Amino acid sequence: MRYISTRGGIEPLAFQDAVMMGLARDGGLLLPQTLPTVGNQVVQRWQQLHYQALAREVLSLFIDDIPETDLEDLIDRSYASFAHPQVTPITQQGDLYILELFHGPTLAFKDVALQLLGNLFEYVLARRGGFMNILGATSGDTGSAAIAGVRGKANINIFILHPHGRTSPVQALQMTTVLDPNVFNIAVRGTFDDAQGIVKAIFNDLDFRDQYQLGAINSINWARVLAQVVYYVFAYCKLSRLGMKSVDFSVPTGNFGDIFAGYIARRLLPPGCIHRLILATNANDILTRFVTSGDYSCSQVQATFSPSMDIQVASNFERYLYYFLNEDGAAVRRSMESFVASGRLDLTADRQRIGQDFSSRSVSEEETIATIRDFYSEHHYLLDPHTAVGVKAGLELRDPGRPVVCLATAHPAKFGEAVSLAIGNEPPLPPALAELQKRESRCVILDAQQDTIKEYVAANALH
Ligand SMILES: Cc1ncc(COP(=O)(O)O)c(C=O)c1O
Ligand SMILES: N[C@@H](CCOP(=O)(O)O)C(=O)O
Repeated sequence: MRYISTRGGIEPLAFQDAVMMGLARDGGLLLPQTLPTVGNQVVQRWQQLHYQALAREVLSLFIDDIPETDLEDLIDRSYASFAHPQVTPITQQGDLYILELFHGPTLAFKDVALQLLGNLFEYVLARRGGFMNILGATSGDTGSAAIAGVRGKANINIFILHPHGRTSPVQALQMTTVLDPNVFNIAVRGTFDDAQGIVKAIFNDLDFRDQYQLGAINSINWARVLAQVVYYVFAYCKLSRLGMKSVDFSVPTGNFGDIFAGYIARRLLPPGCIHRLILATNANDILTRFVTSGDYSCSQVQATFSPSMDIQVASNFERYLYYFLNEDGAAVRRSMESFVASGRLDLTADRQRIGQDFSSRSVSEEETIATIRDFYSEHHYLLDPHTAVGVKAGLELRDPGRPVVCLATAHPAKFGEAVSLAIGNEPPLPPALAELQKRESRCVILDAQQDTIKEYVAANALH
């Protein structure tokens, strides 16, 4: 399997090179040259597998430059840190299925990919030699999961930008209380979009990128998306084993990474297995406007109870656009350049095609809190506010008779304030979070300026 850029400007790459490159050097995003598909017989075999074994099968369809036994070892070590034996278990609550993705070390779905990515970086560096400086942006969860994936690893430094004061207090502490010498937290005076824009701009400075051997942990890195494909397939296999042959997934969405993994899973499995992807947004509804009207236009970002989804410019949208524009790299480049210039893409004429892949709903702040409250009183099951956005959209947009799997993307204890508003008290903190407030923390606060961030990275980078 080789990897190409959405903008058509690079020679095809092997998987390990794609992982190390992160953002394609022509400014696009990396994708497999062809998308693998499997038939019903394979699905029947996969229905019998536990998570790690299924991960091996799915990943091997996309990776051919890591020997099988090494891949197996990487996967086993990555998921040994999960608290649940099934890694991503499904529970049934009423007539919804909840896919719990928060049993990893930092209690959010990001651990599923970032435990693996940290081990992949270490694996490649051990074989090729050298060092890397990871540069990433987070609205809250990617940062702590990435730090947990690489803290203390040799020849890797990690620089994580988060929007100052805009994550939940627990999310900030999960990052800033990690004092390993290879970890650098930067709170930027700005929004997540500012931080993500700076990270991408720095990656596009190829001299700086090469000098410091920058590595990406955001979902611009294909390995992030790939690892997330596995849990869609896992969930589908579990439900289809119980006789459910066609299911929908409802996905709380910000950067379009998680739902794009669902899109790849949908194309991997036989037609109809994943019927539709329900794209759930909070008040930052650019993606809902895109799905419902074809209008992809930026507006001002708003702070919400689901802060990790307070995003306007969704990184992985470009990957979907690549398929939407019939894999025409030049057309993607033109569209993205026009989007950067005008803040808008007009796909209103193609609205119906978009509707074949996704349905979408934006969920208000009041609805988010009411969903946490109602779900708790009906099922005694506590949703975090991001999951609540997905559950509300799933309940509203489901088809009669078709099962809906809602992705539970974070543990509710990470967002105590929203939960407390909904049910009157904060959830008990799991052991991983209980001690955080007492710990020493370390973080610099910097302006959201590319040069300021570059200077800080250069002063602290491995070289
Ligand atoms: C808890 C939580 N839910 C949902 C999302 C949205 O996921 P994505 O950005 O992949 O769309 C995020 C952030 O990415 C998150 O941290
Ligand atoms: N919600 C994310 C934003 C970054 O998204 P990513 O999936 O591209 O890393 C976060 O928690 O940081």
